[in-house]
Amino acid sequence: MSRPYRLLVKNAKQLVLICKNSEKYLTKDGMQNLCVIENGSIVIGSDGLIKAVGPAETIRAQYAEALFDKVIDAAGMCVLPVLVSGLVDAHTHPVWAGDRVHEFAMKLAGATYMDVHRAGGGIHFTVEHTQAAPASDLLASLRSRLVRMQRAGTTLAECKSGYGLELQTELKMLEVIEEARRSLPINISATYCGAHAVPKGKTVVEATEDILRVQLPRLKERMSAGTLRVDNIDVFCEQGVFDLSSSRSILQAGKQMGLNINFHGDELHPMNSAQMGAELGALAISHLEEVTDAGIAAMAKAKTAAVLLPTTAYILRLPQPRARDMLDAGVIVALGSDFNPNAYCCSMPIVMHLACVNMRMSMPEALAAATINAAYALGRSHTHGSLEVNKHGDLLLLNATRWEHLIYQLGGHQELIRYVIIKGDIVYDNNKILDL
Ligand SMILES: N=CN[C@@H](CCC(=O)O)C(=O)O
Ligand SMILES: [Zn+2]
Repeated sequence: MSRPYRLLVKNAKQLVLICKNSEKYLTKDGMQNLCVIENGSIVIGSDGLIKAVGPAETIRAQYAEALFDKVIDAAGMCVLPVLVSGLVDAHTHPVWAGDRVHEFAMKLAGATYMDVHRAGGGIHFTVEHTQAAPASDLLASLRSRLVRMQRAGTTLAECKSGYGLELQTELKMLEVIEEARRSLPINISATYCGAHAVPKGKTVVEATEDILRVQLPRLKERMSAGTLRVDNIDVFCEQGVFDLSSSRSILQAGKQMGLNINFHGDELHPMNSAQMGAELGALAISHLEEVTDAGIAAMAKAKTAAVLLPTTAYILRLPQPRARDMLDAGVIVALGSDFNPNAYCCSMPIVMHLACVNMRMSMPEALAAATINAAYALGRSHTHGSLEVNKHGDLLLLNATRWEHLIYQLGGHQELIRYVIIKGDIVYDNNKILDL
């Protein structure tokens, strides 16, 4: 006898699929018209993949004889709930020791991000603490941060290294990410970000040489041996950090190793990072507060996703990324929390809210940016980012009659999210806090 299906969720008031024609990403018009089924059901197989999704009546007729490990009947709940595709966080720095709450106070008092960085704080402060921390401590804090993201609806998160800046600590961080990937249900896309800052006492040229001659070759060995899985390569391309030419050589070397180019660009100064990334075939560029019109046009043409980070612009009081101009130009706009010791936010619902209010995105645009387009930025939109047959059964069940409440209720996700489901397993039940 065939194995039962893992999960049936039936009679949801709304089922927010995002898209339904295997789109790899959505741009302006597509983002405005998300695929939503009124009164829908979804079936997830024993392999964790979606087997069927559609109107409740159709699914009922097709699966009348089927067996399920678990059935959630939305009709039996006091508020008829909504099902939404799991959220994707396209940019996080979740592995570190030592918080920077003292720097938050300095910034509130007027110091800029680069003032703190040049004075030896910022990334350098976190590097010192992360280098000294045992891997077990880093793993414990990473686990609790990922669980926190998961409770806020994130089912796939990008996770960067970048607080080592030398081989041993960068490897330690990537190993911790690998262990989290193996032991937690949340999906992870791992990013090597050894060029996150120029280590104290080194020049940019020396730091670049170390990455090209020491760090990347060792990483390649570990990836070939199957002991580390790394998906993306990142650089902080910024005035006073990695300039355009060193960024280019590091990103190119990563690409030759099979990594997706996905880097920090045009954040504090216009660096022409967008043009350079588009030319290199970057899958994504993050920040872009200072992107130029030419950079926007180049990204649209190259299908390089713009990962916008509303928390950073908000906390650092930067100019808002030009989301509307990017959308109008046909850029694939995605969102990320940028969780890091500077921007301590694990919640994609809050990120979407900020994107709507501060960057003037509509709610459907923000949800598309936090699902299918964020998955595209990570090279995962064939398996994640929408509720379509054969994709992962990653979804949220909301105690709300319309999906827009997830964005509208600022900071309300804790009460709104009833279940987080990954590959058909309930990994978070708001009524029965599971110890993950
Ligand atoms: N801008 C560079 N990197 C991070 C900040 C990292 C940190 O300050 O620790 C960012 O994306 O915002
Ligand atoms: Zn970042």
